[in-house]
Amino acid sequence: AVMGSSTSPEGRRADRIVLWSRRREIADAITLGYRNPEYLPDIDLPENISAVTDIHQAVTDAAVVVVAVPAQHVRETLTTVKDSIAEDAIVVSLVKGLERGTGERPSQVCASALGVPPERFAVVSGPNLALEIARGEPTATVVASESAETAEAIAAMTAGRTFRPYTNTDVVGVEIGGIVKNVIALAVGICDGQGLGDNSKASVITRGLAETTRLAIAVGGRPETMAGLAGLGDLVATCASPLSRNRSAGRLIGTGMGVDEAVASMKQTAEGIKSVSAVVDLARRHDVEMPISEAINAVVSGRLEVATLADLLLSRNLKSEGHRA
Ligand SMILES: NC(=O)C1=CN([C@@H]2O[C@H](COP(=O)(O)OP(=O)(O)OC[C@H]3O[C@@H](n4cnc5c(N)ncnc54)[C@H](O)[C@@H]3O)[C@@H](O)[C@H]2O)C=CC1
Ligand SMILES: O=C(CO)COP(=O)(O)O
Repeated sequence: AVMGSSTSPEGRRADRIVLWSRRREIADAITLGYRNPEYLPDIDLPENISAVTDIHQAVTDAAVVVVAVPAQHVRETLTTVKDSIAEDAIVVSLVKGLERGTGERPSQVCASALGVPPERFAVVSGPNLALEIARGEPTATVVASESAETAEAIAAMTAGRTFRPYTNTDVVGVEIGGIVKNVIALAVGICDGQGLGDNSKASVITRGLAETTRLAIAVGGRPETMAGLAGLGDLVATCASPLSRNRSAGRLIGTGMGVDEAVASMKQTAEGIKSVSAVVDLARRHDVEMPISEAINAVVSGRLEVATLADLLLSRNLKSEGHRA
């Protein structure tokens, strides 16, 4: 969804949240019954939430606009709505994918599609499986903005008994963590699908974090961000959780299902499948070695059999664990 949110008189919490839904029946169920029968059938939504099918109506007068559409559709979605967003609105991205063709991160797509300056942009990312949050299970997250003030405002607005945001100014690192962990979760899912055990999965997770960190540093992120919630935290949650679409898609592929069939069997987006080619393009442009992402890209594009994945990764030249190039 793209959602607009106006703030309360004291300016801290959202007093009204308006979701954009493309389907009328879902918008009505949310507004009239506080339920999303399609995605969160068992969750009572708060009564300050409503949904509309007109995206302009959702964002007009919103103090904060939250972008949560799949990465490949952010540009077209925001371009249509650009003129309805207030000049001083803060734009928040929850998107964990890289745009194919341009290689742009969601922050860059938001900047070019909306002309939003960095001080009015924030990204929220971390170990944040949507269903667990909706169930009120405790989690922490990262709110990153180049403006510490903007990050603090969004953190204050979203903090609650079960949701603990930490602020950060490393937008690049936070975005790269969220993007690449989906690719690594596909790899872990493939291991699972092939019946491999926890040593294999822990090795993929750890070396996955190493290649994520190399890419983050190369494009201007900070290594310590990768050890935090938006790096290691999200990677662990996604690779461990049966709720993860990326891990689930990997698992299907690992059991021999074709990639297209795996995608078709899921009603939600597995961003890793959509983004992996853009991730390896970006890495190559910056001379960053990302063997796991390269292998997953080869699987997704049909150039590599999943059964040969483990051999391929383990037969590479031996190197020191600290290797960064
Ligand atoms: N679901 C989760 O647990 C989390 C998801 N995210 C990220 O949030 C983003 C959205 O993810 P989800 O909501 O889970 O995915 P989703 O696949 O459910 O898509 C979100 C919404 O976008 C709509 N959509 C699909 N194609 C569209 C198009 N062409 N134009 C406009 N809208 C379109 C869908 O109808 C859906 O309502 C992704 O980048 C994901 O990585 C981040 C944190 C947690
Ligand atoms: O980003 C997520 C958890 O932080 C959701 O992961 P999936 O997209 O794999 O479901």
